[in-house]
Amino acid sequence: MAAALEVKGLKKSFGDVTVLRGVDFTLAKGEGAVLLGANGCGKSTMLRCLNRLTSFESGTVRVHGTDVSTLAGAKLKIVRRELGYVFQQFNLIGNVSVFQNVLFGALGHPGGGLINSLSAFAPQAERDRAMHCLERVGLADKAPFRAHALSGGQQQRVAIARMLMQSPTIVIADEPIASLDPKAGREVLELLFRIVSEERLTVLCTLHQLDLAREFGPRIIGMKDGRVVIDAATDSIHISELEGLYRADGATSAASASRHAAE
Ligand SMILES: Nc1ncnc2c1ncn2[C@@H]1O[C@H](COP(=O)(O)OP(=O)(O)OP(=O)(O)O)[C@@H](O)[C@H]1O
Repeated sequence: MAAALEVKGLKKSFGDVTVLRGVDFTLAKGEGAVLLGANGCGKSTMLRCLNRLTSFESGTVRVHGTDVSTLAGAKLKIVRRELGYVFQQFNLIGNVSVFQNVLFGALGHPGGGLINSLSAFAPQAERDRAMHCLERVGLADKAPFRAHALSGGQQQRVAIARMLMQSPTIVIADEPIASLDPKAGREVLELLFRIVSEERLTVLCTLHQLDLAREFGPRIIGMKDGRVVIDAATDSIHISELEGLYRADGATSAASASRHAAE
């Protein structure tokens, strides 16, 4: 069976600045990993390459076996549906209802164009699905509220509900708790990892907190200077190896360099 996500030799530059220098990793269906790395090492750029939000120069990204690098139009749209993103900034529309924000998650669905994603016109089945997604994140009672009336933690939960509305098979969470206080952040992570586990989704989640990464990620992928330098089961990685990701000395620790979960 094809991996959910397979990234090989991914390279990306912005002008003269090379950001990704050959990123390699694979995630099996239903597998979860936390992605770590210092500011600017290329995590967000890499995550945006996965569904071609950002183009890349060379390498391959396969989503359930389909190489996204050459796709365009309807075929790219189909693959994009498989990847549900959650960002640090919740990207909700603040002055419309929570319910409407979740319905917008169906925009990329077959038959889910703009009109069918508006609460006044959406088919009952889609409306029911949106309420179900809100129930999954414990916010059904907030459906009629404007999104900006909610706390940061609640807004991120709405963003998770919107992502679920898309029915993705792979969840990409890019620093989903970076804007939240520690308590709200932990609650959001617990919710996110519980849902991906219950729905048997594949998840790749960037974090900056090593303790949370070790607690939530069964596997850790560590990037440094545009490459994957750690890729192993969390239990097998010493904290000093993770700390090495954030040292500017170029050292990741000899023990961790190029370790791979599959080895
Ligand atoms: N659109 C862009 N144009 C030019 N340079 C960019 C662009 N996007 C990212 N970069 C540069 O690419 C590098 C990697 O950025 P990226 O956001 O991928 O890092 P990151 O590991 O996600 O960092 P952080 O942890 O701070 O989010 C940085 O030097 C950044 O300035």
